[in-house]
Amino acid sequence: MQTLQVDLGERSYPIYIGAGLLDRAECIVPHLAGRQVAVVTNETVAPLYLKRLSQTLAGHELTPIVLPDGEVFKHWETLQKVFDGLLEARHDRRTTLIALGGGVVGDMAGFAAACYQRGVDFIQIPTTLLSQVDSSVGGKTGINHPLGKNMIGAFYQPKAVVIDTATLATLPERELSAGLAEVIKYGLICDESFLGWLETHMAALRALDAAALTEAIARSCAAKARVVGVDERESGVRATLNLGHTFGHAIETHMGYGAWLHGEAVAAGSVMALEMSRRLGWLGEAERDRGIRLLQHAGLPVVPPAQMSADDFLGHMAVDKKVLGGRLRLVLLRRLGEAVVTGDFPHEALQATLDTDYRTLMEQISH
Ligand SMILES: NC(=O)c1ccc[n+]([C@@H]2O[C@H](COP(=O)([O-])OP(=O)(O)OC[C@H]3O[C@@H](n4cnc5c(N)ncnc54)[C@H](O)[C@@H]3O)[C@@H](O)[C@H]2O)c1
Ligand SMILES: O=C(O)C(=O)C[C@@H](O)[C@H](O)[C@H](O)COP(=O)(O)O
Ligand SMILES: [Zn+2]
Repeated sequence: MQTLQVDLGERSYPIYIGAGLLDRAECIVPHLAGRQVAVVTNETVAPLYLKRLSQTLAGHELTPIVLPDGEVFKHWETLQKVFDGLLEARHDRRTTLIALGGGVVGDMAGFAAACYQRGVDFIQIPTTLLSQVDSSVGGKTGINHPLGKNMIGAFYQPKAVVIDTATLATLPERELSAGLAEVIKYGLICDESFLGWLETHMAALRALDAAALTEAIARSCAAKARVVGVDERESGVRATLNLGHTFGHAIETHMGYGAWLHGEAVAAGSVMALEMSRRLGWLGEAERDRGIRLLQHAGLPVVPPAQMSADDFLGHMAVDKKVLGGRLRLVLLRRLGEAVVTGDFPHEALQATLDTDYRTLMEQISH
């Protein structure tokens, strides 16, 4: 088992990474506030892993709260089911919520923990690659609004993140690829050497090679912990973790939550950010294409949805959380491995990025 740390003063917490941690009481029990525990999970993950977690927590008063599965359920009514479950089982302020599942469960359980009786403890046990490398760390919690992704939420840190890498054995291939989009993101924004490592280990990662997955998860969590440790509430550098997300969130919202997986939308959005960075003269064609090829090798979509016009994108992007005083800010790449957050670009560069024929671009790249 490896242990990393998110350093946030009195809100610091460990990230445990290893195979079989669901069975390791010593990673979970010391972080419980009391005897009451509510496990928030969903109808897909519960049959796979809830029994094992319950055995690990034997002796505790445990309430399972099983939510419907899917991004389309990341909203108020599902959150209400969490509060119903907590109140019906008389959970008090010393209860601990455990999020057992992917990023949807983690974001909602974390937000519920931030709100229930004005705040109770919570622990993240992420079971998708995406949630193990990104969403379980850093304390962004919340739900979607029909007009915008993650628009209602809170910064609320967990007490611990327990990553059982063995849970990835049951993850569908499409979901594994979605997680790789966020892994590649760290290479693009802050670690060019990680990009090189990913290029040589992509096949191993997709074949679920345990050593490769553990290294990718640990490097990703370390990168995220570093950024969150210096900018918990996204007043600066944390926004670089949003590479590809302004375009990607527009895709998710426009297409209907769940039609494109979050990681898939981030992949296509990252291609758009790579292209815009090239248009601004910050990346050369070869660097742009290197990023695109890596996303392709991860099994991700690299062409935005054909039915979305430039105006569709602009409409959704206008409500992005990085908009300040009506000015859109984007995460772009100065070079591979170095991101900037900037609103200082000519509108024509954005317009041309949105007007680009990505299908034709991919044909050119593959020849
Ligand atoms: N808070 C953050 O910092 C942050 C960061 C990135 C993404 N997110 C959010 O995370 C969400 C995406 O998370 P996700 O990609 O984990 O999607 P998800 O939570 O929808 O999980 C993907 C699918 O895999 C299933 N699943 C989970 N674990 C499994 C396992 N071990 N075996 C088999 N099936 C399993 C789920 O039931 C679901 O059907 C989005 O809502 C996104 O906005 C949040
Ligand atoms: O932790 C962060 O900060 C991120 O931006 C990580 C993203 O991968 C994640 O999708 C996050 O939920 C996006 O946040 P938002 O504030 O743009 O909704
Ligand atoms: Zn994301």
